[in-house]
Amino acid sequence: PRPAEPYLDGSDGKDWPGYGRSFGEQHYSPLTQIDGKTVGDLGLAWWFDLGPENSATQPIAVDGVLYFGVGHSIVHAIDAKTGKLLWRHDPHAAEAAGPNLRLGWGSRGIAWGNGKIYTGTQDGRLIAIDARTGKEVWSVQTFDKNQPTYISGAPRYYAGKVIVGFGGDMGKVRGYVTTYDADTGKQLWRFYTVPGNPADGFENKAMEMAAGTWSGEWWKYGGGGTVWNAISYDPETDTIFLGTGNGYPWNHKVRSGGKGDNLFLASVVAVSGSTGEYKWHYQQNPGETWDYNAAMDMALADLTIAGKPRKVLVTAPKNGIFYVIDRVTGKLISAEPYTKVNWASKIDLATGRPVENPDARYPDGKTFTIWPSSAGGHSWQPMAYSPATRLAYIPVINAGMTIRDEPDLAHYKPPLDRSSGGSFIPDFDVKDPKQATGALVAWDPVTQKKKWSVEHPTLANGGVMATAGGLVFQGTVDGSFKAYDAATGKTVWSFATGTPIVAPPISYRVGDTQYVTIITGLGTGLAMWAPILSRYNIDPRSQKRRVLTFAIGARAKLPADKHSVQPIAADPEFAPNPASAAAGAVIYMKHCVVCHGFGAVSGSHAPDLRRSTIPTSPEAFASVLREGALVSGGMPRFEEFTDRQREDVRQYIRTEMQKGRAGTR
Ligand SMILES: O=C(O)c1cc(C(=O)O)c2c(n1)C(=O)C(=O)c1cc(C(=O)O)[nH]c1-2
Repeated sequence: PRPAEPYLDGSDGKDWPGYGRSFGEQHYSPLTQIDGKTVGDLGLAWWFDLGPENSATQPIAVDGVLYFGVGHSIVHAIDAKTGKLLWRHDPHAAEAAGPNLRLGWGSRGIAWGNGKIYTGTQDGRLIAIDARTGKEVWSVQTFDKNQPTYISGAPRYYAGKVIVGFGGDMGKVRGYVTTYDADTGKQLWRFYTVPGNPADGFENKAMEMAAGTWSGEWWKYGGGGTVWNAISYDPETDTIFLGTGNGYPWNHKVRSGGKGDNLFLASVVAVSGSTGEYKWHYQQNPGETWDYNAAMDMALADLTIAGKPRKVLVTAPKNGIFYVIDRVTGKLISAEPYTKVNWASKIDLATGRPVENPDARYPDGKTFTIWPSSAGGHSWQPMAYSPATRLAYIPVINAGMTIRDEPDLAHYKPPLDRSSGGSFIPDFDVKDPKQATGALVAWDPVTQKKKWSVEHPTLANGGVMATAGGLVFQGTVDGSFKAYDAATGKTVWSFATGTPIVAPPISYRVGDTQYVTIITGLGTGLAMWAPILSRYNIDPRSQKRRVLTFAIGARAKLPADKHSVQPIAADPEFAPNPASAAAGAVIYMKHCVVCHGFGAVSGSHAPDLRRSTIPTSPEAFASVLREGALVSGGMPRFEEFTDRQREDVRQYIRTEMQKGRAGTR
């Protein structure tokens, strides 16, 4: 028989063995040692220094050991009591990813099950590692490496199986999830989220049904619908819930001739955990066209609504609406905006469909200033749901964006970059933090109303954890890790990390002690917002990325860090060449901006190129772009650039450097 699974919601909270802790993905700890009375005495127990790699990731904890994957899935095991490194497993995923290294930033989380750690990789492997020794047990390739995809999300373990999706809404991709036997890695089932070419036959009845909602030759473009982040599981009914991605190409007119709902894009899809057979779906954005994916975490909760006990699934996806769905039938119970929404006036509860603003679909090719932006009213940073307060705690992004979705397919080629599928302009001054804000919003799923909220100085903040101690924990980009009273939102504890936070915290017990752990450091898609974040210590090289662990009565002190941001590099040989810089700017906006930032002002993920000497030397620049000198650190090769193109990009960066030195930017 299998050992007891600490995943089950009924467990005592000793472990945090999966991304959302329990199968229901509540990001909730049942532990109570740290509560409103004791939290004032919460202090740092130990810290562990990380390198410069992506640290926007959540740890897990089982039997006194903390596990996490940073960078491109470099998994660490650490003694949770002492902070001592036990083992480290590097799958060399950046090197293995080839051109797919251009697409993503690394892992956001891992899974534990029956003595093994499971991690996905940039190159599409799902790897099982012995949790005790750090040795690889099995490894499977989950997608064709010629496909422009990558794994960033946490795999989920359930019932002796492990399920994984992948990301990649920027290219010709058909989304699916695959389930494997957790012991052997043998594939058990695969569920596609969008239909393929009908001429090839359908995999199942659900795909045949879905194909009726598409038009034209969508399969030539892939369709999209990647499951890049959210998966929940209900053991009671053996149901897996998938949060599906947006369409590819973004533009519904290009993808499907402007016709049809395009199932199962932007949907919650319920399938059997044993067989992957379709059960039901609820689509949030029929005919999705704004990168509004439904991939934000889905918490399972038991609520009393209108006097009746209901088993629900709650989710706050990108589109700004908080959905309460009956998780047995898939029927929508209620849906209300949790942030500013202008693409729809409401969700019609009788049909479950949004009443759309017609201007939102780019009539006659017109641009539209849409709220929320394609970054979402809420992104991957998980919300928490507390069964004690019956509130959801959402890390909200308040920002809009002007989008003109390109009507021609040419715009979508080549797909192999993390460039946007549509062209967009932020609906705010990227230097004015007041125009794009973040908040921690406590939301009542029964009344569909805000209970309380805490405003944050910028849009980028951390994932959330709630605890049975009546607390809500969240980190912010200004480098504070705070606990709030779960009922009122009052700040009850704060710790200055000195380093921004986007990852969600966890809590667990070793012996008699309750611990809280958070990983600090920016990462992922936030680089684009660097200009508004630049007041905070975001320079990727001087950020002190760390694992921080707290306990009651602990008194460790972080070293006084010197945030010595490198000056903008000297470039004595620079000579202006506006034509070359303009050509380089076009290439930069297509291939570089998402990691290195608007105007070459970077934060969070990749180095600020203005502060690097590499662009000042043609040889050094070529060694990185053409030869791939920095691949292991996550910088992809751009071997297809001609010498001219490489020089143009270099000229653009050097022009931005010059502006920086002259203080005009
Ligand atoms: O549709 C997809 O496949 C996909 C994947 C990812 C990802 O895996 O990073 C993101 C998105 N979409 C996305 O829409 C998005 O806003 C986003 C933000 C981030 C991030 O790491 O900050 N990833 C992703």
